[in-house]
Amino acid sequence: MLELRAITAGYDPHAPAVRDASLTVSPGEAVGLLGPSGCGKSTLARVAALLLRPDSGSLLLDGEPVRRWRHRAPRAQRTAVGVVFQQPRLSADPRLRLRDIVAEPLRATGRRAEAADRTAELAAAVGLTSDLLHRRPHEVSDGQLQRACLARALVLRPRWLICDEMTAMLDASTTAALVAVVEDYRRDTGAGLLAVGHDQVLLDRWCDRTVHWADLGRAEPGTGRPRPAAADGWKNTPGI
Ligand SMILES: Nc1ncnc2c1ncn2[C@@H]1O[C@H](COP(=O)(O)OP(=O)(O)OP(=O)(O)O)[C@@H](O)[C@H]1O
Repeated sequence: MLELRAITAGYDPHAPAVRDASLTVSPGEAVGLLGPSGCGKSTLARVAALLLRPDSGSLLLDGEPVRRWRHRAPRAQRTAVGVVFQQPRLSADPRLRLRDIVAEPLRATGRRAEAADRTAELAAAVGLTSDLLHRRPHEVSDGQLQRACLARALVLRPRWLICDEMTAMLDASTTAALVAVVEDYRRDTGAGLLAVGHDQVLLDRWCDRTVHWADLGRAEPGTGRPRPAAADGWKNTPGI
C-alpha cells in the first residue's frame, strides 16, 4: 500500500498548502486525484514521491513509514516510487542527451551496466527512436521529452508511479500513447498509480477510481485516522 495519512505539508509552516489529507493506493490500483488549480495536488504528490517532507502526518510504503526524504531516503524506498511531472523541461537536465536522461536513475544507483539494454527497451516502449535518444532537450518537442521522462520514471521498475499532470501539455495522441505505456507497465508489474490531474474524463477512463480533492480523507484532529465517510462524495472513493 501507498498510504498518505493526515498529511499537512507546504512551503510555509504557518500556511500549509495541504492540511490533514489522507489517501491510500493499493498495490495494482490506479487512483486519480482531481482538483482545481492551486488546491495542493502537486504538493501532496511531492510528499508521496518522497520529494517533500510533510510538516505532519505520515507516508507509509508497503507498511514501512518513510522517515527520511529526498536524497536522504533509504534507497529501497526512494527507488520504489517513480514520478513524472507536468513540465518535462523543468525536470530534465538540459545538458544531457535523452538516452542519459532515461538512464540517470540507473547511474545514480550504481547500475550503469544495465543502462544500454534498459534504455533501448524503454525507448521502444515509449516510442523514442535512436535519433531522438541522441538529442538534447532543446532539440526535441515537449511530447518527445515527456516520453523520455516517463521512461526515466520506469527505468528502476518502481512499485508505485506518481504521474503529476503528466499529459497536461500534450496533444490527444501523445496523451493516449503515454497512458498506454503506463498501463502496459502496470499490467506487467502490478505497480500502483497515483495520477494527478484536472481532466476528469481522462482520469475516469484511466483510473480504477477518481478522488476529488474536496473529498480527500481528512484526519480527525489528533488521531491521524481518517474521519468516517460522509453521506455523499465518498461513494466512489473506497479505501480512503
Ligand atoms: N515551491 C513553492 N513555494 C511556495 N509556494 C508554492 C510552491 N509550490 C506551490 N506553492 C503554492 O502551494 C499551493 C498549492 O500548489 P500546488 O502546486 O500543490 O497546487 P496544484 O493543485 O497542484 O495546482 P495546479 O493544478 O495548478 O498544478 C499554491 O497556492 C501554490 O502557489
